[in-house]
Amino acid sequence: MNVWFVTGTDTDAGKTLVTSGLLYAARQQQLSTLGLKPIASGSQATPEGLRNSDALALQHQSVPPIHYATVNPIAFAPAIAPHLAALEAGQLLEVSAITHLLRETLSQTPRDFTLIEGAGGWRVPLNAQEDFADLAMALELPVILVVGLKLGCLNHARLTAEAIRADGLVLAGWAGSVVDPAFAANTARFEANIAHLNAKLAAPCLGIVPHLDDPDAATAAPYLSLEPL
Ligand SMILES: Nc1ncnc2c1ncn2[C@@H]1O[C@H](COP(=O)(O)OP(=O)(O)OP(=O)(O)O)[C@@H](O)[C@H]1O
Ligand SMILES: C[C@H](N)[C@H](N)CCCCCC(=O)O
Ligand SMILES: [Mg+2]
Repeated sequence: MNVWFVTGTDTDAGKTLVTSGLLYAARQQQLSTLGLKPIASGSQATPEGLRNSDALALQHQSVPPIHYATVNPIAFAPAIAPHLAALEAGQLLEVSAITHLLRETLSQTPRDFTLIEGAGGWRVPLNAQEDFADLAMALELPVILVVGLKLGCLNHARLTAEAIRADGLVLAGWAGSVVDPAFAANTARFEANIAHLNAKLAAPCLGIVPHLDDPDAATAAPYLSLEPL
């Protein structure tokens, strides 16, 4: 297996930072890479069409290069829940159609290391019946959980890990990203929180990204490792 689904404890948990950092680390090992953001809300209009910053970051870490539309086939302008953005655009997001699209991409673009980033967290809806979780389940992908390290993350991380396993998928690993520097200000407390996550998530830790002044794939990569996957 060389494809993983990346979810998070929430929106703004650091999924894109960790995903692009892992892809960067893979590239440093001379692996071919692919980062996909199949559904993106929060996109800017450009002469080429809608562009989403997560998808652009993942496209940038995909080597050999790949077309934007392959990385992000479904884009909406408003930065809102994707099922509502779809509704406003007169579209219906369906797991079966998205699964078909992704299977095609994965078979036509085989890479050593592929990451598919969701949007928000595990139970973010795609439509009234289906969630991003259903997409990961349909594709039978192992899951990487990105924990946005801030007060409240222990509960969010444990609930998400429980949900992933209850849905029958493998939690292949987790990574932390210090989204709130105050959470890491006291080293002993921070380490106790990380120890709790390690104990309770019971999956390998791919790394802890500290709060970075200039967060991007290159600055996050040194804190991340693909090896446990
Ligand atoms: N370790 C960190 N240090 C500094 N800034 C961070 C860190 N982790 C995340 N951020 C910043 O927090 C914001 C949210 O991170 P990111 O875009 O990776 O979240 P996400 O989980 O991908 O959200 P979405 O659900 O919108 O895809 C970004 O501006 C990012 O640069
Ligand atoms: C626009 C934002 N950055 C994300 N792409 C979408 C987050 C959806 C969250 C939905 C929810 O859980 O309430
Ligand atoms: Mg993101």
